[in-house]
Amino acid sequence: MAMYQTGTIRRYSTERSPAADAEVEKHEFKAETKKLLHIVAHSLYSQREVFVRELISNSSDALEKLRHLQATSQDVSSDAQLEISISVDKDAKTITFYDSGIGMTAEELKDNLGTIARSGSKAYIEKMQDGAETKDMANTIVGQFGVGFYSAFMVGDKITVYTRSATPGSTGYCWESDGLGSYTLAKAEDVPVGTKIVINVKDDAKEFLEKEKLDEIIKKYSNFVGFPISVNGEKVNTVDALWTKDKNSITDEEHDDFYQFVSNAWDKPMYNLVYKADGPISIRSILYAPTRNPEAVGFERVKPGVSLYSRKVLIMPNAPGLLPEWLRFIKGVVDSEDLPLNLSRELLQSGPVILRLKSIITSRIIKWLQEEANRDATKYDEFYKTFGSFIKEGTCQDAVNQKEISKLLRFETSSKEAGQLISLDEYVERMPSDQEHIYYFCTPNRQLGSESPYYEPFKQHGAEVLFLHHGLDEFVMGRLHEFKGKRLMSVDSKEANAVLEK
Ligand SMILES: Nc1nc(Cl)c2cnn(Cc3ccc(Br)cc3F)c2n1
Repeated sequence: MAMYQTGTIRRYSTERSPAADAEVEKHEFKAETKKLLHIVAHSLYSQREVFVRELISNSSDALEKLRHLQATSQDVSSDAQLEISISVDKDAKTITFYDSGIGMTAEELKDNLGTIARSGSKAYIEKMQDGAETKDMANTIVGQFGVGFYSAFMVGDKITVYTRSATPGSTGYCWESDGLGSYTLAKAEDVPVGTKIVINVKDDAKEFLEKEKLDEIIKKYSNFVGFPISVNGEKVNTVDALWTKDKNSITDEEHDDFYQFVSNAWDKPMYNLVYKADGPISIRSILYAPTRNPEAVGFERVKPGVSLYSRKVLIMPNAPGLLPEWLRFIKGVVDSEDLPLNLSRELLQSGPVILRLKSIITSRIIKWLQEEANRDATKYDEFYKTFGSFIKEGTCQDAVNQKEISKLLRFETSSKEAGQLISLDEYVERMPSDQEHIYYFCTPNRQLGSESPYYEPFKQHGAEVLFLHHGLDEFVMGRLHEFKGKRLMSVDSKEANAVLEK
């Protein structure tokens, strides 16, 4: 059989039904494409479910393109409802994805496949060929070169695509392949504008013929896609991507519902931050400080509470490395279109985009908490009583942000009632101008502290002393060392008395 290196087309009539006497073209995949198909169809095997995310993302992009054309009143021949409808036929063992999006022309059908081989994935393929093939590289290929479609060959042994472009006067096409070496392409009648992908499911992928399984995968990865997704006629994606809405239009109830959805928690958020930035990196985010701290009641360490999305599609639930450890109690969503859809775990921890994102969002969270503390000190004290241990952890661990984090610390003090807290700013504000140090005393409780001989001379002197009662406090003061140029000094240190006698 002649190998069609240049993609020339052999035309032959088919024995199929007379209606199909339209010419069926048989195409060989280019060599690179074949290799790539093999890699994608086998390397992502452990995460086979992502084929649902990939096909839905393609559909969402296609719908977005059509919506844009319609919005700019360009000449398109479709006013159908913009939707993604998935149907499962257990008897026929098929899963069908239909979207009323912009659809494909014959050139695009061929190009979109050919692009893969041309668009620089060659380097990946060569690297992979010599066994360097890793899940992450396959992940990178799937997302980056638009070959998400190919991931369908992980679960299908034959895929048929019916598509018609929204460009007026376009004809419908039928593309079919087993994903191994070649595909056929023929004109097709009665194809609505958009794309329909029929997957003949492999015997070892029967689990995906269960509606419940598909619903679960869609809720996990594609719950916030901006178009209705239905499975067997039932709408599955129910929650709006709240972070894309104008912050002033979001009600408290919407925040409460969204918080509970994304954090899988039952309490209400104490604080919320809707933060958008278009600077070096595009950021659309909603962050929440909970009311309850699950770590306080001895449950295991909480997972990082913020999930990472790219254009409303989940790429990393509870993204490790997105925020520093001490902010693991913060819940919410960060969406950045500058992130490739296929972020792998390694890329997440060390990629430059992620490090930049982490730095921007961490500083913004610290500023947000400082603002909340200034807005309502009583409410902040309540927050601090629940989450103060995280702020102390941050003061010890996060050297870059330590100065700003330390403004969030709160302490009991000799000049206020038990239980009343002050900030270091407040202490420094009312310090006598000739006092060089901030005095503190680590003592199991206030009673013991105020009766201690260590505290006595300071009491006589009328110097304010911070009372610290937690094991971590000693360490925090050691790591902080000074605040606004004033050294932190423990009253039971030897130099403390020397200072006082002066
Ligand atoms: N749903 C949808 N809609 C549109 Cl407009 C496009 C454009 N490319 N793709 C990916 C793709 C590429 C080649 C083949 Br064959 C099938 C396929 F799904 C799309 N998918």
